[in-house]
Amino acid sequence: MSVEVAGLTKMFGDFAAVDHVSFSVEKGEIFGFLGANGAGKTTTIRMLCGLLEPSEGTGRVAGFDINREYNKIKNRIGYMSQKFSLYNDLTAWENIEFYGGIYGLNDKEIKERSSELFAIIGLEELKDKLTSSIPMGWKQRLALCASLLHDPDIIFLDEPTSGVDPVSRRNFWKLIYQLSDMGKTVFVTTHYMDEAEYCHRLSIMKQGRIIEMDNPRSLKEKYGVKTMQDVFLASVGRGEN
Ligand SMILES: Nc1ncnc2c1ncn2[C@@H]1O[C@H](COP(=O)(O)OP(=O)(O)OP(=O)(O)O)[C@@H](O)[C@H]1O
Repeated sequence: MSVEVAGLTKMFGDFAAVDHVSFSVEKGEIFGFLGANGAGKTTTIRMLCGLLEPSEGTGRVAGFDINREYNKIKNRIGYMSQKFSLYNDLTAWENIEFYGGIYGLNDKEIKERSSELFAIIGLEELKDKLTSSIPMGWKQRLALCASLLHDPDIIFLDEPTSGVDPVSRRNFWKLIYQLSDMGKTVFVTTHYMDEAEYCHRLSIMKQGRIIEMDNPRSLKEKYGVKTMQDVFLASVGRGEN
């Protein structure tokens, strides 16, 4: 298992942002993490990445204990959020050098690793372009590349495709499949329900709890609907009208 948590909880004062959540994700799996705004997805991801201390619960990420070995987890995971932080006044290559340095890679390692990644992600021609001049869809690929430099086992993608056109989103998903084929575990949140269909397995969160977890086909069968959009509306909207 890449990720395994039991009873994971985060309290902010009296408010349970994440309320006794349990799940596991296998190596190489593309696991979609869905939920309405404020359901607790980002808070869960921050605990899994070792960035936020759980109030309660146990778990392991990339083999390390989330309560005791969170510093080791950080070296084995990649994280890319919708607000990815690339420096616009650096070139694509300078951003890669910068992030490689943050991950503790030396110059030789950055060159080797980035040329592998550029070949997969297709960034070679944009290397010397100023990041501010690169189209949004390619910036996202560059951010993905930066988050993969240290060859992590698990990659957390928090709404990675928000704000890009459908073609760029589809191409980004091709990359996600490639990563999964390479044995990387992909943990992804999205508000696009067409993207939810691409995940191997999904969980749906509501008010801090996981209310559904299965593969897209089984979830659609369970609700007797044809799309994940309808599953989402039926499950998250249940009891609210
Ligand atoms: N540091 C904090 N202090 C207090 N409340 C917080 C804090 N961080 C998050 N919350 C609250 O916890 C709840 C869950 O937030 P979270 O960001 O995890 O949701 P989300 O599912 O990621 O939402 P979105 O889809 O909008 O990103 C929200 O009600 C949010 O306001």
